[in-house]
Amino acid sequence: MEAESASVLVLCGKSNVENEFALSLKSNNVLRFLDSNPVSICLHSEIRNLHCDSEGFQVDHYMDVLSTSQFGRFLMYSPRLGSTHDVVSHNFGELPIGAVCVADVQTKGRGRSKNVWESPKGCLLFSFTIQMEDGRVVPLVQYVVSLAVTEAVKDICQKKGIQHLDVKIKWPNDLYLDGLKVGGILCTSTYKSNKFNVSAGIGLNVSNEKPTTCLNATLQKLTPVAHELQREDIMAAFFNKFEDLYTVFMGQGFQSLEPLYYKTWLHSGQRVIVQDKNDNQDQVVENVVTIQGLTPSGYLLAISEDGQTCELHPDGNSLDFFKGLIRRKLA
Ligand SMILES: O=C(O)CCCC[C@@H]1SC[C@@H]2NC(=O)N[C@@H]21
Repeated sequence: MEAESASVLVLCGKSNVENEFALSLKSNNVLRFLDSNPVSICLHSEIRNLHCDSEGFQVDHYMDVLSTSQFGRFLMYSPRLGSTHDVVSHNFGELPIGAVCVADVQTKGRGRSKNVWESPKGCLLFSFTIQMEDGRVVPLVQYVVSLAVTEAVKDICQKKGIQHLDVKIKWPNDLYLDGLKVGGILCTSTYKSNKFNVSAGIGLNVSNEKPTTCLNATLQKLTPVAHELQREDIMAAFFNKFEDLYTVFMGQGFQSLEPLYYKTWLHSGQRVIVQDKNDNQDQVVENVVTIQGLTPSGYLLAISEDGQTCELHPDGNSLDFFKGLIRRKLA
């Protein structure tokens, strides 16, 4: 078996505050990794002048575009890593809130429901930390993350003056373009010292046409002049948007974001089949309901043909959330 070389993790901050933190994290050597190969840590300032891979993530460019006050300011970058999600979730307590880990390639990319996330070159692969106190809104933060991705892509297209790429949200956490999945969000959380530690991971096919399609392939078909979106611009625009949307979400609730969310998702007015038990509870019958929006707990709100509102839950068995939906009647 061919031995793989050690991974490198480069630490970098937007300002002196985060760069001093990077130095202490390196000196204290407290980061833990699940990777089978050793991970060696260095500071971006130590390698800045060395020959760098022009295809690797451009840390300086990312920091230049980033304009947040908390999210994305402390960065860990690796050309090749098991999973950015593992780095963030296993080291949550050692990292500042908003810390991000980004990789060019992942060898153990994680998707939802224990799926694998294919993570070739060209895919934007990152995870970051959020901390929340109110458990009732934790299930909704994943929707704020999805919205920040779609808004970031819109914003970049607008700034470049090019045709808007219409990335849509397929509930709960998929990003679709031209009818194909181009991205996904994975949010996991743990509870410690009265706080919810949320790790949010984003995979977005920027220039990798496999396994489905990517943003740049669609852009090439839409625009006469060649334009390419860069991962660094998208990640910085993501955090710039996320910070604003998250402030609204925490201050005013998800309702304030609903008009934008419903404009961006694929489901308003969608008719879906739900499986109900008959009156004797011994047979499953299928009924049609129409999706109206989200319930306060983040499930689908639907209305049946007899006007009854209900909350739709996935049955947990199907990969496609819209198959095997189970409904809970709402008063
Ligand atoms: O659609 C899904 O199933 C969610 C996919 C999330 C993938 C991202 S890629 C960056 C981060 N690291 C991982 O291992 N997974 C998430």
